[in-house]
Amino acid sequence: MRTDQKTTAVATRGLTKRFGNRTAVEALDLRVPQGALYGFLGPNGSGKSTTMKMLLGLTRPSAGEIEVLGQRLTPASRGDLLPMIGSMIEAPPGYGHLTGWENMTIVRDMLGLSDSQLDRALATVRLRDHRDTLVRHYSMGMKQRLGIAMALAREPSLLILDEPTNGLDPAGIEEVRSLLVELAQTGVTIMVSSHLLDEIDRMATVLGILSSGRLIFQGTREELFKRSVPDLVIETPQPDRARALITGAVPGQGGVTVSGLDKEQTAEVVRRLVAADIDVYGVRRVQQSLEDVFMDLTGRGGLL
Ligand SMILES: Nc1ncnc2c1ncn2[C@@H]1O[C@H](COP(=O)(O)OP(=O)(O)OP(=O)(O)O)[C@@H](O)[C@H]1O
Repeated sequence: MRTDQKTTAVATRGLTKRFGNRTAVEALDLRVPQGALYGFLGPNGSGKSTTMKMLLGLTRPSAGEIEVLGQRLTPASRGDLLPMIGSMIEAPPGYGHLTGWENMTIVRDMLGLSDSQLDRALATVRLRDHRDTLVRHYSMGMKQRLGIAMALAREPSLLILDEPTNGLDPAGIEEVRSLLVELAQTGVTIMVSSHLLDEIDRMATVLGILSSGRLIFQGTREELFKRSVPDLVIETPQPDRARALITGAVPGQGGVTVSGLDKEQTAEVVRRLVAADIDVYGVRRVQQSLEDVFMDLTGRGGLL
């Protein structure tokens, strides 16, 4: 595998991780374009953390290749690559008995950074005013932001964040979201995971969806939306009789709803209802939401 560093920040081929005889991640071909805000989605346990750990060299793949920032990730190259990658995996890393600033100095000393780099990172996550507060007095959102600042201080080319909005209230989620959008605009490639589509889909430029360890979709939000099947809504005062005549119809929206019908099938359904003397007040199509598409994909767990 040889990808262009200018266009691809992370690429994997056949990336696989087995724990004993259980396969947690199977044959992933990820492509995270340079400068992308890549939303890595999947239900709990689908393998997001395991994948991110492999990208950071924290867990060894059972099979497959990883290329990060144009270099093959190996135990030997990891030392060169890590200073260019900021990450936050699982819980935010700060020590509660230290202040925000003291936590930042740990990263400074480990990576040989300057105080001004720490200060800039704290300013970016809007924690400068709280730098001297003990982290145990921070809110969950502040802890997450400190974790992001610790990842940012090195001015990374690539930021890998595992569920940075976990445990946050809607305002906290919005804050992290706008922070990531701002960062992406400065040219940092960001890979961010979530199990909730609506936390991520609007900000992400590319989405990768995992289900049971497999990548079942990778592409833009628009491409994902193309997978949606419009529902047909039939308004009728006799939904029970209508359901008996239409396979797959469910009650709702002032009548019944049925999905996946093409034009001819729709015409046939309407003919059948009229022939059975069922009143039809209206027939319309409703686009499936992106959330529905996501649930369909991950719920079914099948490959596209
Ligand atoms: N060290 C390990 N040993 C054995 N099994 C593991 C280990 N780490 C992860 N797994 C299993 O691998 C699968 C994927 O886990 P992973 O944590 O990567 O999923 P996830 O998508 O990040 O979910 P979550 O959001 O819940 O962390 C799970 O079934 C998990 O139980």
